[in-house]
Amino acid sequence: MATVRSTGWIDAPVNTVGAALRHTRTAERGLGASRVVRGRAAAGTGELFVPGDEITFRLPPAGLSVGMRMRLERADAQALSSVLVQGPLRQLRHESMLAGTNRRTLVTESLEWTAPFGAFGRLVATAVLRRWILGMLAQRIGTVRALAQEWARRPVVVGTAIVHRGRLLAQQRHYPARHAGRWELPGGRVEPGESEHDAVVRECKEELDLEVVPTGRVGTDVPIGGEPSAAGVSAGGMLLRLYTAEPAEPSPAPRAVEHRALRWVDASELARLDWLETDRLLVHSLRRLLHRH
Ligand SMILES: Nc1nc2c([nH]c(=O)n2[C@H]2C[C@H](O)[C@@H](COP(=O)(O)OP(=O)(O)OP(=O)(O)O)O2)c(=O)[nH]1
Repeated sequence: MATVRSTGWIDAPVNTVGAALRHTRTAERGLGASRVVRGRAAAGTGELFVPGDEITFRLPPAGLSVGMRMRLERADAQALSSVLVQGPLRQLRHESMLAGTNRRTLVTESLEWTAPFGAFGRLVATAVLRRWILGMLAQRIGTVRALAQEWARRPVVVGTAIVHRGRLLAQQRHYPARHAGRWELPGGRVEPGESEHDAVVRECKEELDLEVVPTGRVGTDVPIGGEPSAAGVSAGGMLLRLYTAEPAEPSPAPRAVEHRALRWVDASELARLDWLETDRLLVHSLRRLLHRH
């Protein structure tokens, strides 16, 4: 098996870098001039990839234009990975591993493949592919850096994944008109000078009349809105960041203070709710969270 690895530091939190790795622009820029076609696993999931999505592209090195199809297996704040489902290699796996802090993130990109036709095939594949892959990975890290560093400057909206007895608390909006009837997680904008933890606690009190204790984070961040600028990088907008939290009381009784309805949902019901588009991108991470409880 052949491996090519490339690393880079990015001045943005690990959850934000995870979001940038999922952006369709990252795949498209990384693959350079080759035509990229997306197959979406879920409707309404916008510009971030979700597990199950497929990318079809052509390998561009001179004299070797072959079609490849990769399927995304994982997309969270620790790793993004995809595997070959169709193409001329016996096996191909792409992984982006993330490690870091609230400020800086180390991205380690790796591609592992097994070529057909024994030693000869290995030699040809390595000679042709290695240089192209290194260039592709460097481009990819550059795109991720530009997106993540811009998103890291955005105002944060916290969302809260409150889990109790294996179920997640979702709430249905009744305003504004374009969001009415759709489901989201408790939360809202972090106020100036407020910590994200404090915002989680305040919003849950305001919206649900419920005391919660934040316990960690889940999923990647998700950009909300933002206009594309001349440089092709979006500007403005906000960043949704999910926290996990537990009710402070053993028998929580949340009330829909500002919302139309509340519902405790289990893992099998998650995908069926009509989530806001940003939240739909986090359903796979919320499902994993529920399976862990
Ligand atoms: N609270 C919350 N907002 C979300 C989620 N997903 C999502 O796209 N958003 C968007 C909707 C809004 O544009 C923005 C947050 O606004 P908001 O109305 O909930 O909170 P806010 O504190 O800014 O406003 P408000 O409570 O004073 O009305 O983030 C989510 O899961 N929870």
